[in-house]
Amino acid sequence: MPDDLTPLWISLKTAIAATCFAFLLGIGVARWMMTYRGRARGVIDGVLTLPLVLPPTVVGFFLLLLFGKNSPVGQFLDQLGISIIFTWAATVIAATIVAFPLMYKTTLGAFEQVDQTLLSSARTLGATEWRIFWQVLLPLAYPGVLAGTILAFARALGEFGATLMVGGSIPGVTQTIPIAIFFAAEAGRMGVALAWVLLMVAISLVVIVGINYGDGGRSPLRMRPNPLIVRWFNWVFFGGRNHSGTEDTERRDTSHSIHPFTHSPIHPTELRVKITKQIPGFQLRVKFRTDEQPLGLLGASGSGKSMTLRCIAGLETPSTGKIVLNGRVLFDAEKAINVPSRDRKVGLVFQNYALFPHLTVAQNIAFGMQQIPKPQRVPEVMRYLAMMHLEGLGDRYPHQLSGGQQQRVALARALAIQPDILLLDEPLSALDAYLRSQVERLLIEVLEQYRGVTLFITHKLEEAYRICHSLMVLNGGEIAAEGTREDIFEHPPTFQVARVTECKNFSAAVPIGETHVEATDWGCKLEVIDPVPPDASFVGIRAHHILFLRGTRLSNTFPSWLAMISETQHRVTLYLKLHSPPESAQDYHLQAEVYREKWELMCDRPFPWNVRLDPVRLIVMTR
Ligand SMILES: Nc1ncnc2c1ncn2[C@@H]1O[C@H](COP(=O)(O)OP(=O)(O)OP(=O)(O)O)[C@@H](O)[C@H]1O
Repeated sequence: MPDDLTPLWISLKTAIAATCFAFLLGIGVARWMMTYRGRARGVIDGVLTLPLVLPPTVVGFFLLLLFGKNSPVGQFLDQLGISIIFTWAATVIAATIVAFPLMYKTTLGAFEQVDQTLLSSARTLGATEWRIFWQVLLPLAYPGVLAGTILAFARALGEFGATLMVGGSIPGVTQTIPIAIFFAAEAGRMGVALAWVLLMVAISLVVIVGINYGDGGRSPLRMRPNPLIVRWFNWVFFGGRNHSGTEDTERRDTSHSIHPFTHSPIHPTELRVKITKQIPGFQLRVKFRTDEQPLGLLGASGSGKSMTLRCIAGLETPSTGKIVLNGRVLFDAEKAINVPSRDRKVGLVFQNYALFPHLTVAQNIAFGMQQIPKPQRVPEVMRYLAMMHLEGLGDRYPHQLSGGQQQRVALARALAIQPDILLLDEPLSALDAYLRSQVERLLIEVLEQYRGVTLFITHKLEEAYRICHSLMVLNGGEIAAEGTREDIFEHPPTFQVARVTECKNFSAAVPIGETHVEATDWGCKLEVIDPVPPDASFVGIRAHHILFLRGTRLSNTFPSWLAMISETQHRVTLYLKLHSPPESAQDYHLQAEVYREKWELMCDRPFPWNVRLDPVRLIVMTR
């Protein structure tokens, strides 16, 4: 057995001190590196990680050069009466430097694993970066941070080479266990060396078991909430009051369940946007204004819908232009105005809900209620729970809710900041058909009461049609069409707009008269109702507008044969070939949609069937 136990004490206090320094430095630097995207990122990361791969003696040599008596730093410290080399401080510095990369790398990895949408969401809910760090980033990354801390501690405890070079082996001062093992073995005291080795193995085992039991590596999304953390967040959000939404449910006055949203009466409700945003491979260029009526944004994937919303929310900075909301300039490139997200009063609802997984439903809703005194937040949260029909779910965590409930919480949380504008980014798309129609009805109800601007992104025309009075179609980052929903639906100006608005039948077209075109893909001449523009290049018709007639007297009536059918519960899609029988199932010109009842009446009729492309229904488009 060793007769002197000071190496144990020195090792422990060195490792603890080094872990503390590595912890603070590692977290701080990782947070900075998380957002730093400069060119030097790779170099900086390499330098910060270097002590992990360098032999410890190399690190020790650099420290000797840095703190040695002949170095500028050493001479400066000498003048202050401070000596580093061969002191306990030197062992701590050496241990900190070798432990730091483990802390930094593990923490950076944990930070980068946190869903960026959650951080964006916190920004739009009015949180400062400091608050986001403490209340969102750190709690979500804590298993990784904890693992980094334990690894850093283990590395500091086992440090040998660098410590020996700058701290030496001074018994009772700088001699740590690894150094004691080396010198005991060198002196042939194998029993003493073995005792230290066993002690190191025991401590290391405790550390490894600590990682396994300390939630290291477990997802914070599904972990069992620690009661202390739950109480801490309740205190942070509510001053410790009950907010579950269970007891007050009975007493709730349902007549006030929808909040009468209001905003400043001085300015009319209006959003004016004229911006460009240039990113590699894509340019957004939009100019539009909208008011209290919900505006639906449609467009193919990658057309710039979300980018437009993110620019309005302040999560992206436009390259040029101006955004004015209710008379308040949110962004003006010329005047260098760029109101931070947290001050824009923007309620942003994401497709994936972006609920904070470590906070309860009530805490999620209260997250943006910073302007409300803590005691008043409880009744406010209750009101939003009731408004969204979420009574009794206040204490649940997001993963304990159905998709529809989660989306209602997301909506409640966005509304709870009393936003001047609601930005809904495909809020219903992750829900199944039943939940979607439930949430959609609730959304329509809420939007009828809401007095701010609403932008609603969706890929479903029918959804946009039910929720929004006006539509805007984006194509390749530019506005391809805007107007009332009826106008966009009935007169899509371009092929792209018609396609986005779910028109399925197109043919290349050549104008052949004031009200006639030749549909070259369909092999026929067509009469249309409106004057044909000279640059018309497509003609189209919606699938449910195709008519089946007994006679051929009316214009635009052609013989057709059935190539194949595709059935749903209520409707049947007929794939039709014009003028001659099809050669294969894929040989067709048109898709016509009919109700099942009609299909059952017509399916036995002999071919050819007479289809009519009603001039009133034909859409003539430019490219
Ligand atoms: N952070 C980013 N970095 C680089 N390119 C991006 C970034 N975000 C979006 N883009 C690009 O910008 C374009 C517009 O993206 P945006 O997300 O606005 O499309 P969208 O119309 O919302 O599509 P979807 O319907 O699929 O969500 C796309 O080409 C996309 O690849």
